[in-house]
Amino acid sequence: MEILSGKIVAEAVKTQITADTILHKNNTGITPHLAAILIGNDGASETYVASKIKNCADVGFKSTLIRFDGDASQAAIEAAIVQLNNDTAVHGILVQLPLPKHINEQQIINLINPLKDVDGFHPISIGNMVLGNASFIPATPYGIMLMLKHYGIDTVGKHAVVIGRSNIVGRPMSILLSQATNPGNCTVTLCHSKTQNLKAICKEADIVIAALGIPGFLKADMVKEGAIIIDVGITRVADSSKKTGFAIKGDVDFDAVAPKASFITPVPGGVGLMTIAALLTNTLTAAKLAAQ
Ligand SMILES: NC(=O)C1=CN([C@@H]2O[C@H](COP(=O)(O)OP(=O)(O)OC[C@H]3O[C@@H](n4cnc5c(N)ncnc54)[C@H](OP(=O)(O)O)[C@@H]3O)[C@@H](O)[C@H]2O)C=CC1
Ligand SMILES: Nc1nc(=O)c2c([nH]1)NC[C@@H]1CN(c3ccc(C(=O)N[C@@H](CCC(=O)O)C(=O)O)cc3)C=[N+]21
Repeated sequence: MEILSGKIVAEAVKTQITADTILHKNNTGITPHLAAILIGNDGASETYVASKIKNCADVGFKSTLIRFDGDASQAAIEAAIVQLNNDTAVHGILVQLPLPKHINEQQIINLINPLKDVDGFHPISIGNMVLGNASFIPATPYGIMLMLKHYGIDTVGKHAVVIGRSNIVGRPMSILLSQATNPGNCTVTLCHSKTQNLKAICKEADIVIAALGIPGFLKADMVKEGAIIIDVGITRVADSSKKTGFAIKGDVDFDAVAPKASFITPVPGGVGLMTIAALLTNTLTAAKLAAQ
């Protein structure tokens, strides 16, 4: 069993981005700049956005955090997006999800200039991704692809089972793995809460991507010997032994599944760090587009 380390791969990606950013600055005078919009004060979202901002600084990007109270209006958030769309010094715009219930999420995403859509959530980005055109790829599935590539994992012809069909993780993951790319060329099964015989389907998988948000869901008796296990889940679980009062748990029962796996990602230290590395990659791409 080999651990797929998000720490190692994200560091490698960040080292490359840092070098490319220096070149880009020298050649164009442009410093990549990510603007993040955070609405409300959900603890986990605060942590992720803080980490994104810190990672921007690590690689030499500028970043701006725009905060709104949890009761902010749709119009106020939309006005902020229009302003960022028009600001030529901003290359990437990210609206941290989930949004409060009274906000129409798709309407917000639709407003982002597709050339600045570093989350890859705009319908134009998703359409281009599905067609295999150049586009911004959603950061979590993109990060997983970067990780598979870094470790040289052969995915050709493999049966990949993706658990979870959300627009930000499961569905784009299933599309990327099905494409005629490397990594890719998988036979993909996309599962969700209505899937029948999930255990039997998972047992057939050469690659399992667990992205459902139920800690410890994937048990040892659900996986084939030698399978590749990618754990996307991030759930805060109360744990009085931790300073913070909680532990971060993945969707995989790691201790039981790891001995059967050929490769497995840990949580924390796996996919989450790759998500941020992929976001930085997309932001540099956006800055390069702006210089054209
Ligand atoms: N590491 C990272 O960078 C990231 C981690 N995450 C984490 O990944 C997890 C998933 O996130 P996200 O995709 O946004 O979650 P969503 O809640 O949007 O989607 C969950 C999906 O899992 C499916 N599902 C729920 N229960 C079951 C079940 N018992 N069996 C099979 N499928 C089930 C749902 O099915 P249905 O469609 O039928 O409801 C849905 O498609 C969360 O823990 C989240 O925190 C998310 C983004 C980034
Ligand atoms: N518009 C938008 N874009 C996103 O990309 C987005 C989002 N909204 N909403 C929420 C999810 C979640 N997400 C994570 C990012 C980093 C870690 C991460 O850094 N995890 C570390 C640390 C975990 C911790 O200690 O909390 C790890 O796994 O090691 C996790 C999860 C991005 N998301």
